[in-house]
Amino acid sequence: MIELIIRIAKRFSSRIEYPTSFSCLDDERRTRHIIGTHACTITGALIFIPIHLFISDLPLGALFNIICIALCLLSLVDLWFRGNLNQTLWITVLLPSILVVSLFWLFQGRSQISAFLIIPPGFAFLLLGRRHGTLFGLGYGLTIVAIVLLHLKSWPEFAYTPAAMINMVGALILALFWGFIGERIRGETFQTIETIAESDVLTDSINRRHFFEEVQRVHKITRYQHSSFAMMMMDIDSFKSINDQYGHDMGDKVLIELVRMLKGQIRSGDIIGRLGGDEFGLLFPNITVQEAVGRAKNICQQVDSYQFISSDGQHVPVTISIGVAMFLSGNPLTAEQIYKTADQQLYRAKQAGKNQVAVSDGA
Ligand SMILES: Nc1nc2c(ncn2[C@@H]2O[C@H](COP(=O)(O)OP(=O)(O)OP(=O)(O)O)[C@@H](O)[C@H]2O)c(=O)[nH]1
Repeated sequence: MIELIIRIAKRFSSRIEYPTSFSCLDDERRTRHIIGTHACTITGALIFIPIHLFISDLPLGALFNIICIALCLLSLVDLWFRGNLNQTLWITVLLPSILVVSLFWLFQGRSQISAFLIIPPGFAFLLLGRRHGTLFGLGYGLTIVAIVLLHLKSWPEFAYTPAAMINMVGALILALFWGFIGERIRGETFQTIETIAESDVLTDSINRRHFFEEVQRVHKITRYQHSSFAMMMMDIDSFKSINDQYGHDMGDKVLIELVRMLKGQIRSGDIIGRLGGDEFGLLFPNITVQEAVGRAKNICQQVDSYQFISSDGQHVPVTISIGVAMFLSGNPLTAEQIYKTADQQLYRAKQAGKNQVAVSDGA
């Protein structure tokens, strides 16, 4: 039955895949949100069972809450065993909708049960996205209009009973809850997209754009704290010949392993970014000139002695050159000038024969 409902709903909705905030999250987070949603729905239903029984005097309402709990549990069991997230999403939207509409059909406006009608479209837009949510909303809205038209003459008048007030407040709390969850999902999605936009896919370090944002940030903080920082530009020597001799895949492997090695050496707060090709930027906040030069030389030696092994077991010799620029307390240099200085020093290191460190005179 559930399968049939899902199939019908999918057929009537668009075939075009439309990304939503929710669909942009990874499966683990989506699963967490679905479980959280069901847990909250079950809690709400549990709270409303005694309300319907003892305050509203609507035993049928209590029964619907019990059915709602059972369906939520069924949906979670289904997710657990089959792991089909998309199907669970549709179930999460369709089952409460059927439940709420049935209640509305049975009670019409009694005890302001209709206040709960606002919940399913919230589910739909959040979990299914704008396109599917709109289509769902249209079908849902038409069903409600049809029910109202059918009962128009016998529609009960608004009664200010405690049950009506509780139902309205309950629906309002649920709507607020959905707003909160929706905002959280949007926030998480934004964070995910931001991480993707800021990282280098191959080496998993930050990319050029984000590295320069970090340079600006560190520069600003260092000036404020009257401290110092080092910026280094690092480039693999004759990387083209590594690619030519051992293949592009080996070149990629060198880039990946180099970053992994560097990440193992840097302190927390130090930053490494891939600026493009075989060029990397390193930022070392709160560091003296001697320390910076020592670390740059150390990195050069480490790379030189590291065993990069090709797929056929050959040792691939890799060396790097580093240009160092310092920002010292009271220094008038801008972030751009520091970057430029580090770049000039890198050029100097290359010109001087590669596999070495060059430091700016002002450092
Ligand atoms: N394998 C691999 N190669 C890349 C990637 N990006 C750029 N390259 C190659 O990196 C090489 C960079 O070479 P160059 O910057 O010209 O200089 P080089 O050979 O390193 O020589 P020097 O910088 O003078 O030491 C080029 O051959 C690019 O094709 C990548 O993501 N993977």
